[in-house]
Amino acid sequence: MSHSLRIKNAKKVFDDYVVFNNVNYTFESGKMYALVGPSGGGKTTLLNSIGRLNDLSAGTITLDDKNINTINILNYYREIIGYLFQNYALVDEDNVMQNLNIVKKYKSSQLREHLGKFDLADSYLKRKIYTLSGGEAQRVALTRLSLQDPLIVLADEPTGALDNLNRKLVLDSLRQMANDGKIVIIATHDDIVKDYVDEQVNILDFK
Ligand SMILES: Nc1ncnc2c1ncn2[C@@H]1O[C@H](COP(=O)(O)OP(=O)(O)OP(=O)(O)O)[C@@H](O)[C@H]1O
Repeated sequence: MSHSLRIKNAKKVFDDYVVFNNVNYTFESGKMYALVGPSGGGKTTLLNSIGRLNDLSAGTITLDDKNINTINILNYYREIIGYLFQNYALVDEDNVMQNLNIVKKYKSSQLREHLGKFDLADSYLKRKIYTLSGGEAQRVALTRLSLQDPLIVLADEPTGALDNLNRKLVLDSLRQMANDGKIVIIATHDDIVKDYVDEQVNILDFK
């Protein structure tokens, strides 16, 4: 089933500073998008409006014509939205298994299968996050995303702290998620991302 995420007349103001105005754009499933523009331009803010981490000042965001604010928030985070961050958003003091299986709903065979997709051996399950390299940590975050299997993936500078090999692995994985039918939106300064995406959306076009 295909899905569309539609931003209509979206505006965001902090105090009296207009971050963006009149954003009108439709994201489609099966496609990968780069959200580009200058530092401070509002990429993270727009991503977080889609992720319901902040509210729009005006306008609406709909998923298949349903206002996202009317969707049960737990379902929204369980089934619809998956995040990938530059700083991984893992719990450092916990091991990989604990990070992947917070509510203990996956079998260990599932954990191993998904880890393998990101070149991580079973032995990583017992490793504390603080012992991992940045590339390994981001691959654990990708494993978590793959287990979650959301409709929409929001990635905020996911390659910002990575070497070339891991950048490629992360972008190949996100490309695969789009090919599998997800909507993938990447806020980024990384020029290489444009080689992977279907569309580039420049936040400056909405100033
Ligand atoms: N909670 C907040 N309160 C006030 N201003 C904010 C808040 N969050 C963001 N801003 C401001 O909104 C503007 C847009 O920030 P945002 O982080 O969305 O930009 P960005 O395009 O993602 O930048 P970068 O590429 O540097 O990550 C910035 O000027 C920022 O200072």
